[in-house]
Parts: sequence; C-alpha cells; structure tokens
Amino acid sequence: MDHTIYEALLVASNTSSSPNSTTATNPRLGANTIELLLSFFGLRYFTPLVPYFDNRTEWSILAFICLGWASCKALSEAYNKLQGVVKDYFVSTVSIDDKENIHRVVLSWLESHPDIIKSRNICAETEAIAWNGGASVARVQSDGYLNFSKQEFKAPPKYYPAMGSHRIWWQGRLFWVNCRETARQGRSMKVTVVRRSLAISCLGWTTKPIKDLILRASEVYDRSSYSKTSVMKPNLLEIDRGRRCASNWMEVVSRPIRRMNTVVLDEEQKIRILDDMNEYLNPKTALWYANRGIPHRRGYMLSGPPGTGKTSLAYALAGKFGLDIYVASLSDDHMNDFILALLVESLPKKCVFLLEDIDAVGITKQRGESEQQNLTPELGNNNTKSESKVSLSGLLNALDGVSSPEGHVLMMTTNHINSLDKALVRPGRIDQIICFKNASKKQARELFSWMYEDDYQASYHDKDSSDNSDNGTTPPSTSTSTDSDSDLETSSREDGSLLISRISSSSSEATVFKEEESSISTTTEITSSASQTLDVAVDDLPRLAEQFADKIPNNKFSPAEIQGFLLMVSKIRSRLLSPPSLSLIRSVFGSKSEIFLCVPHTICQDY
Ligand SMILES: Nc1ncnc2c1ncn2[C@@H]1O[C@H](COP(=O)(O)OP(=O)(O)OP(=O)(O)O)[C@@H](O)[C@H]1O
Repeated sequence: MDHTIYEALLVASNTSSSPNSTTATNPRLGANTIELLLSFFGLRYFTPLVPYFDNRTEWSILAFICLGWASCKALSEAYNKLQGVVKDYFVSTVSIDDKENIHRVVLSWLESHPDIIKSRNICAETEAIAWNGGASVARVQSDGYLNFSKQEFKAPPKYYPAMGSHRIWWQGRLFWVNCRETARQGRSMKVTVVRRSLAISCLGWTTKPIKDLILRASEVYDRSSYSKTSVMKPNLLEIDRGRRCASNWMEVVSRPIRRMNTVVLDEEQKIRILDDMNEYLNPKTALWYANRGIPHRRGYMLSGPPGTGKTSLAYALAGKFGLDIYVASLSDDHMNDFILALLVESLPKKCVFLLEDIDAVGITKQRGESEQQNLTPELGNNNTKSESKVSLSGLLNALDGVSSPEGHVLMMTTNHINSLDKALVRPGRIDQIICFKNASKKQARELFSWMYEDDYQASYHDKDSSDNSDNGTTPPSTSTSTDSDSDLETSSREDGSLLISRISSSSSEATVFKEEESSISTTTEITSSASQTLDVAVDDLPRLAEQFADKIPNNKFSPAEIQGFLLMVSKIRSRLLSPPSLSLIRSVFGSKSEIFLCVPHTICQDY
C-alpha cells in the first residue's frame, strides 16, 4: 500500500507541477487515484480491475468505489445476519462462567482432548508439584544427595486452550469451544474483575450433545479427583498497570485426602462434628431451612494453641465429605472488605470455606473501634501487614449478609478465642466451637501408631473402615487412586504376625536421574522412604505406642511437637540402619524420648 500511495503522490505532484496536464493526457492518474482509494477503503482485492478504468471520468471511478464499498458492507452484513440466523436456529450453545466449578471440570477435560493437544493456539502451565500426579524429577549427585535444580523444566507442562475459538470433535460431532475473558471495573474503581468463560456450541436444535459432553467431563474429573481434595486460594491477578484484584478462586493443588484417623482428637468431639456436618450437608436439611426462612449456613470455630490440629481437621473433614476447601487469610496484603465479599459471593454451593487465624489481624477489636481506618479500600499501600484491611463489619457482612451464599461450611481457626468480638462467635454465625488442646497420653499413642503404620497398611485399614462407616456419604468405589488392593501384598511372618507391604506404587516413585562422574545422567528409579516397609510386626506397634505414650507428660506437648519428634526419629532410624531394627526404635523411645521432646532441635546433634 505504501508503494501505491507513494506512486499516487508522485503522480499527483507531477500533475500539479505541470499546469497544462489533464486526466485525459495522463491516464495513470486515474488508475493511481483508484488504487490509492481502494487501499484506503480496504478494497485492495479490486485493484486488478483498475486498468479498466483508465481514461474514464473521475465520476465513474468514484461510483465504482462507492459501489465496491457498499457491496462489501452489504456482503459482510449479510454474512453476519446469516451467521446470526444459523446461530439462532441451528446452533445450540451452553456457556459456563468460571464462577462455576463445572468450568474447571470442563477445562481439565479439554486439556486432554486430542484436538486441543493438537491445537495451534494453546497455553502452557508449569506443574511441578510432586503429589499432583507427576513424579518429582530429581538428580542423585555423586555424594548421594538429591538435586531438584530446574525440576520445573523437566516436569512436563500442562496445556489448556488459549483465549479464542477452538474446534473439537467428540463422538462424531463437531463442537466449538469459545474461551472468553471479560474485565469489568469493580466498585472501588481500583479493582478490575476478570471473568473467564467457556461457550460450547454445536450444530443442532438441542443442547443434549453439549450436556452429554459436560457429563462426560464430570465423570472423568470425578474419577481422577475422587481421592483428592482440591485446595483453592484467591486468584490474585496482576492487571491494569500493577493494580491487583481477586476475581475468583483458583485451584492451587489437588492433594491426597487427609484421612480422619490421621487427626488425633477426642473421639466424641470428632463424631459430634462429623454427624453435625453430615446432617447439615444433607439436601433435606437445606429444604428444611428454606421452608422456615432460616439461612442455610453452618459455622465452626476451631480454637486452640498452635500445632494442635485445627487446620488438619478442616482438611480431613473436607476430604471425608468429598468437598473442596477454599482457604483465605484476612491478613493477606491485598485483602479488603470488597475483595472478601467478592470471594465469599463466588463460593460454590458445597465446599469448606476456611478462614485461618482470624485473631492474627486487627479483627479482634470491638465493633466500631478503628473501623474507619479498616474501611479504606486502598490496595497495595504500605500499611503494616499485621493490620487487616478487612473491618469487622465487612467480615460479618461477607459471612452472612443478604448477598452471601448458603450451603457451604464455614470454618475459622484461632489461637485466642477470648479475644474475638462476641458478634463473630454468636450462635448463627458459629454453631460449634471445637477446642483443641495439647496432646494427652492417648493422643500421643495414636500419633505414634499412625506415624509408624506402613503407609499402605494405613490406607488399607482406612479403606476398610471408611467402607463400613461412611453412612452412605461416600460414592461407590470407582476410584482410580493408587490405593488399589492389587498394590498390596499381605504375608504372614514367621512369628505369626502380619506384615503388609506395598509391592509397587506409581505415585510414590520418584524418577531420578543418576548423576554420573562424567555428568551424564542415567535414569533409575527409587522408591521414596515413605513407601519403605517398617520392619516392625503389626502386632508390635500397639505395645510400642503404649511404651511411647507412657513417656509423654499429659497436655504438655502439642501434637505438632510430637509429630516433629517422631519424624526426627524416623530420619535417624533410616540413616543409621537399613533396614531399621526394632531394637533401635525400642532403645530410642525407651530411654530418650522425654529429653528429645524438651529439646527437639538437638536431636540430630545427639546422633
Ligand atoms: N491433632 C493432631 N492430629 C494429627 N496431627 C496433628 C495434630 N495436631 C497437629 N498435627 C500435625 O502438626 C502439624 C501442624 O498442624 P496444624 O496446622 O493442623 O495445626 P494448627 O492447630 O492449625 O496450627 P496453627 O494454629 O499454628 O495454624 C501438621 O503437620 C499436623 O499433621
């Protein structure tokens, strides 16, 4: 086009410099002008017709251009109209907003669809979480230590469809998947809310094929995530020249379910909360609440000293009821009343919403006190981190205001329940307070037992017990999890006790590139220490646990401290002897456990 314009200008300048020249005497003038105008109007395809207009009058040239432009407009209008008609009458569409859980489900199904894999317009994402399906990739160095340098580049990336339109074939039918992103200005004008959505279309007068596709995606997702708990965190996006916003939630990890028996807590308390949640989550309960005009909400306050299992219980309960867990912290730098309300509003119907350490921020003040300063919706300013930008009234409104959703389970954790405002813990907001204490002897025994149970024996027992005690809340076992019975080998030991060991495990195997002296790596496989069978007869464990618990003073150490100690001992055990001997464990627990607990950080030096 530049060339054409240049030529036209040249001709025009020549023309103007010779006053005697006319269009008739310079036939290229008309042609060049037409070319210029055609380019200007985006009608370059008509330039081959230009010679036809040589020696014609400017009027006919102008008429031609107008005609061309009008016909193009008409064609494009007709095309749009036709497209609209086809869309309205012959195409069915289902749109899915990223607010909905199904968005994640369909997106994850699309990720593995062959047409998306082959697509020329996809996004890549690094996935380097060891338990998240992929094996961790490490090097064994010449001195025997593992090296995870640049493991994210070795782990295969995850691909998902990029923004725009994609075509996929499924069950002999063509579908169009349109990934869209819309941004809207938030109420505070400092926040831009980004929404992503999927629109799936297909030819036909019914959405049934699309519904079938979504159902299929759900089945696949259910099978792959049945034994996992998705952990969701606020999605903080850096957009709009450095301003941040929380538009939604994003899955940060899908981790193996934490089993209830791995949280040592008073059995009665455990059963009370399990029964209460089971009743609350029952669909009939929701109807009962609705009929009486009572908001269908349930709140639990988990209170106790640090390291006593509050967060662990929340995760275990989420796993038990097959719910995803949405974790937010009020002390987050970018959290304020508006963002909190936005996050709560976009919670799905059934989930666990965990607000951690609510006493750790300025929310403990009585209502009215210093609220004014908390109300400032400024983002990214330099306020001290410990001072929350969420006000108490903002928190209360978000939790049970008129627009707050219902059906989810709210859990809040605190180390200092007495310092909380009464309004926050009043019945209706908090329905049960679960108090955690430091470990009793009984809890120390339980901790010991599950810590030294072989991993797979534990999952075997848990599977048994969950099958018996799930009250029908657990879906039928369609799981493809690695806990499958076929992976377990049960054998009788010579002394008559039972030894259960794992014979293979894809999930716990780490692919290791052995670093040779020549720096050339060769691939070998190691089994992680977690899957090594402890050389302790199952029958011996209760007795050892009893001995261990005898050494632990009641309510002195938190379960976290005891767990830390036991982990230290495991480390020493695996370093000193291979395989670990029963006598070593006996000698460690029999003589030094109390000393170790008092000075846990010196354990390694002792050995
Ligand atoms: N009651 C318990 N049963 C089993 N493990 C526990 C228990 N309490 C603590 N632990 C272990 O200690 C660690 C810390 O536990 P957790 O985060 O649940 O404690 P917390 O009470 O939430 O602590 P904080 O108040 O500091 O957040 C975890 O690894 C967990 O496995």
